[in-house]
Amino acid sequence: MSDALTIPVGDLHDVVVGRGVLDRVADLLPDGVRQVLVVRPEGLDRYAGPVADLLSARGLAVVTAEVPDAEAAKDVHVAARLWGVLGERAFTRTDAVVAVGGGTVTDLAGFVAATWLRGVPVVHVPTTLLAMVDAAVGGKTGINTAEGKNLVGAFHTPAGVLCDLDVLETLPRADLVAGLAEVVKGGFIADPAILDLLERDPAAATRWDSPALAELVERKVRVKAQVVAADLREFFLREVLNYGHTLGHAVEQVEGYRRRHGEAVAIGMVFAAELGYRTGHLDADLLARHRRVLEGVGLPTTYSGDADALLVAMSRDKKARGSLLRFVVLDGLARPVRLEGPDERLLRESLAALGG
Ligand SMILES: NC(=O)c1ccc[n+]([C@@H]2O[C@H](COP(=O)([O-])OP(=O)(O)OC[C@H]3O[C@@H](n4cnc5c(N)ncnc54)[C@H](O)[C@@H]3O)[C@@H](O)[C@H]2O)c1
Ligand SMILES: O=C(O)C(=O)C[C@@H](O)[C@H](O)[C@H](O)COP(=O)(O)O
Ligand SMILES: [Zn+2]
Repeated sequence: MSDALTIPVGDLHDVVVGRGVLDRVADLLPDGVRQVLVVRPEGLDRYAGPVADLLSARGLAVVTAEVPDAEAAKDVHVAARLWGVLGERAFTRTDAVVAVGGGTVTDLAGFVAATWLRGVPVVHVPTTLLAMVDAAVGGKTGINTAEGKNLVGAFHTPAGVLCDLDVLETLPRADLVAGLAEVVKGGFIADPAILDLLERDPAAATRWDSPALAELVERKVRVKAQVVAADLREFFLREVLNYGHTLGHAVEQVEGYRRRHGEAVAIGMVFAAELGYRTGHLDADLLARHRRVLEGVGLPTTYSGDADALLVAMSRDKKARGSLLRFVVLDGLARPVRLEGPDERLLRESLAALGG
């Protein structure tokens, strides 16, 4: 990828992907914005600092807010503090929020933008692989509650998303690998060429400056864009993007958010594959391919935890209807289908199959 690429998410918003493109940030803001709140995680000013300077240089009044790192950002008290900053500065509907960070920051800042005055513009500048290929795209925002992950949130389409692949140079390898889980998800649910690329050269996928990683980003963003454009509010198709997340979110919550989201989703995809296999949807080869692709890039595929606690956590999944749990499983490669109300025995067997 040499020049920046613009990938439309239907007519909802664009995703700009390139290298050295951070200086385009002001161009993504709607006309008429005068004040901007830049939201960044604690300890990571390397990108938010220049973004704030670029916006100031365009004559905008910029205030920067630091939020706790990682999942601790997705908390109502943190959101309330940001509402306070917007209130003190009298942000109006023609002012904007700019998130510069990983998926936790884009989820939080997107939620604050969705709720302030019932909606002000937000621009996402994702700085992790995971946020570039998934969290910043498509307008899902949210925070956690004591009862579970992402239980409070809103759909709020960003004004724009700017992915500068060069920022991945400083991303710890474990976070890059975690982001690959959402890329793998895109391969299994919609674009098998992603899996071929990962199998051919898994090492290239974990190098921030490789052409292979750039191609994977582009392919995964296109998968997400296509799904979101068809079903922004998750009435039907968008549920496929939740592949691996029913157990994944439960694992995150039960472990007190000590594990990266992508790692939990990797485990969740193996679980979904086990469920699919045991219900006759997918064959042993496709089940084995899940473990092979994920392990190939260094993602976890085994898990042993408290099955009772996981079942309770899964009962709060947003796809559940009443007491009926609903999962996304594969009916073959790139053929996601819904599995309604599998019985508890099957869930426990599939959990046990994760070994660990
Ligand atoms: N809204 C959605 O559609 C959606 C989709 C997928 C995931 N998510 C959410 O995204 C979150 C996970 O996001 P994540 O994996 O980006 O985690 P994260 O935001 O916690 O970032 C991971 C770590 O990387 C650090 N970091 C970020 N960019 C860096 C850089 N360029 N250099 C060095 N360090 C950097 C962060 O400070 C943090 O410590 C979860 O809360 C998940 O629920 C949301
Ligand atoms: O965009 C979506 O839709 C997704 O499900 C993408 C997931 O990767 C993401 O983790 C999302 O936040 C999960 O959504 P939730 O509705 O289960 O909270
Ligand atoms: Zn996810």
